[in-house]
Amino acid sequence: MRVASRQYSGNVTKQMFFSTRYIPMLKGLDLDGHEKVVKEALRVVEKYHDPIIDERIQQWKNGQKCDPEDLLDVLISLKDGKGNPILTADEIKAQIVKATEEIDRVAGKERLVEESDFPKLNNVKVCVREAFSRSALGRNPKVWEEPLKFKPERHLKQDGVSLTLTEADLRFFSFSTGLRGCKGIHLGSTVVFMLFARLLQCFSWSIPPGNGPTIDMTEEEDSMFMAKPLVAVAVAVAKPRLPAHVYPVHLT
Ligand code: HEM
Repeated sequence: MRVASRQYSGNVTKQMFFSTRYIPMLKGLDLDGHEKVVKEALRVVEKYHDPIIDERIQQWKNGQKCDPEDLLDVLISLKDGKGNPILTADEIKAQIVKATEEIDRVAGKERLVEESDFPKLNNVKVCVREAFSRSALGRNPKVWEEPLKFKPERHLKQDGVSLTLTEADLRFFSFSTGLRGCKGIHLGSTVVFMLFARLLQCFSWSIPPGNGPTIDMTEEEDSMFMAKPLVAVAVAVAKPRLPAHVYPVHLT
């Protein structure tokens, strides 16, 4: 699972398997050389990221840190209703390099993410899809392996990630299906992807002061809303991460 969680965009994966798609028995030979390239890229990323993440986890453990200041702190401090950490160290490492790094690589910091970027933002899409795995089917262990774990990589496929938030084999269906199913699947999916991508691209997020060191993810008993809703206070919580001229409105 750890290895799978470090697999990167569907495009890379697609190339890796191109020549072996028709002759699967050649897979281990890595004839295209793509597997070697990807492994080396991962090795470099891990070399720089892992020590920083390990050190920060340690700081939280020994009490040197108790106030989340950035996304890494937030991921480390996420706890379930019983106070147990939601993400393991490896899961944090896999998350931290994914969506935001991908946006910076694809769109850069001098312009906002655009719809034409979506085919290259597979890690952003898988995070949204994972968040859309609703109750019942979306949390059924017969349908999803470890359904209660946040594992966006489960949506990565060899041929990329769907541009909509639907599942062909109906393993979750947020838009309903059939005759009375949603008519706005593409628009709805696009708006959700865009909102999430720009929130990640434009701001570094942290927990509002006064909320305590962790985000309580417990749900309300009779709905899927958070029992203690998370209030995003723009100035204190969202720190701009792009040059001022990129934002369409003046940020005060
Ligand atoms: C993330 C965004 C959206 C979600 C999760 C969503 C979800 C749904 C669901 C679950 C239904 C079925 C309701 C039922 O069974 O009674 C539905 C129906 C519908 N949706 Fe959406 N929707 C979204 C966005 C949109 C957008 C952007 C449009 C149009 C621009 C749209 C147009 C419709 C229409 C017209 C129906 C009724 C279809 C019918 O009864 O024939 N939806 N939507």
